[in-house]
Amino acid sequence: MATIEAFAPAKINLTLHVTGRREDGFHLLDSLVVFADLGDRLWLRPARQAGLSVTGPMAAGVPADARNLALRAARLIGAAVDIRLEKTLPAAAGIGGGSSDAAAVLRALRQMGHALPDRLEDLGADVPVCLLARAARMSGIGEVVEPVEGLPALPAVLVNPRVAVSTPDVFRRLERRDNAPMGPIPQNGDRTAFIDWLAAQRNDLQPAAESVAPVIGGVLRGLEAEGALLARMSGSGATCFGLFDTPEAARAAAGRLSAARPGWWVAPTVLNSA
Ligand SMILES: C[C@@](CO)(OP(=O)(O)O)[C@H](O)COP(=O)(O)OP(=O)(O)OC[C@H]1O[C@@H](n2ccc(N)nc2=O)[C@H](O)[C@@H]1O
Ligand SMILES: Nc1ncnc2c1ncn2[C@@H]1O[C@H](COP(=O)(O)OP(=O)(O)O)[C@@H](O)[C@H]1O
Repeated sequence: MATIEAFAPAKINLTLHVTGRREDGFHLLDSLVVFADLGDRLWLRPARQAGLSVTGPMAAGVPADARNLALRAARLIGAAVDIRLEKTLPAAAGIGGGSSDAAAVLRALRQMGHALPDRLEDLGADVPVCLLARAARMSGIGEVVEPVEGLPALPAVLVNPRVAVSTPDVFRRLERRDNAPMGPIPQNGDRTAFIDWLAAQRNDLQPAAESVAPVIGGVLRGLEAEGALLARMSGSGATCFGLFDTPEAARAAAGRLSAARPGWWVAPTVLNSA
């Protein structure tokens, strides 16, 4: 059988409300998740046993062994495939790189005729939403995923200051775990009204992540100084997104930010463009 190519888009939590904690320590979330038009690429081909190689500009430090979520996804299903993963998304960055890679493998394997198991969150709380890879409201600990229609496409700039942030560390540092859920999501496609609504929502992990990586505050201020209509952190950080009026405005701001901060990963994109 021929090689199958798969795309693993960056996941962005436009909002991330922490509404409680389960007895096992996992947190209850209420999050509006969208996907970017940039991400990792994977190629899968049948082999005698499951295997993985990792290449690309963001490959350094990403495990290529049984810890890698792409390989774990193939092994979970018992699929003998050789996977080539080209990393372009920074790891441990709050944009679900590993989860999106795992989900892309699952989608490719489904296309190859494999059945997927019911419980996917064992691979990671973000895997169910990444399997859908479309705008969705995510709740529970990540296992409840409801598609959301009628959101506008959002020109954006993603910025990661190249500081890895550990997700469990951030959850451990939370001061409050019983915050209010999101309000009703406006779904009439009006960008201005939607961004106004977003501004009234939160990422409850942001203060805890800033205590791990204070540079996040500088990233948010940098995006605002470049004209972002709204700047916020995604997931457990440290990647932040800034929303702009047009793709041209996003590209221009990204150019200025990367010139000013050559050490940062800066990427213009359109969120929710699918
Ligand atoms: C915070 C979020 C928001 O979308 O994104 P990222 O920052 O990872 O991108 C996710 O919930 C992360 O999902 P994922 O990265 O798959 O997390 P997992 O591997 O399942 O969990 C890593 C650790 O985070 C904590 N965790 C994760 C999810 C959750 N609902 N409650 C938690 O308390 C637990 O300590 C867990 O051991
Ligand atoms: N395919 C993968 N890509 C990136 N990191 C991975 C992958 N598989 C496992 N990991 C491990 O998962 C950790 C979290 O990475 P990632 O999923 O990118 O972050 P986040 O959960 O913040 O979105 C990394 O530090 C890395 O060791």
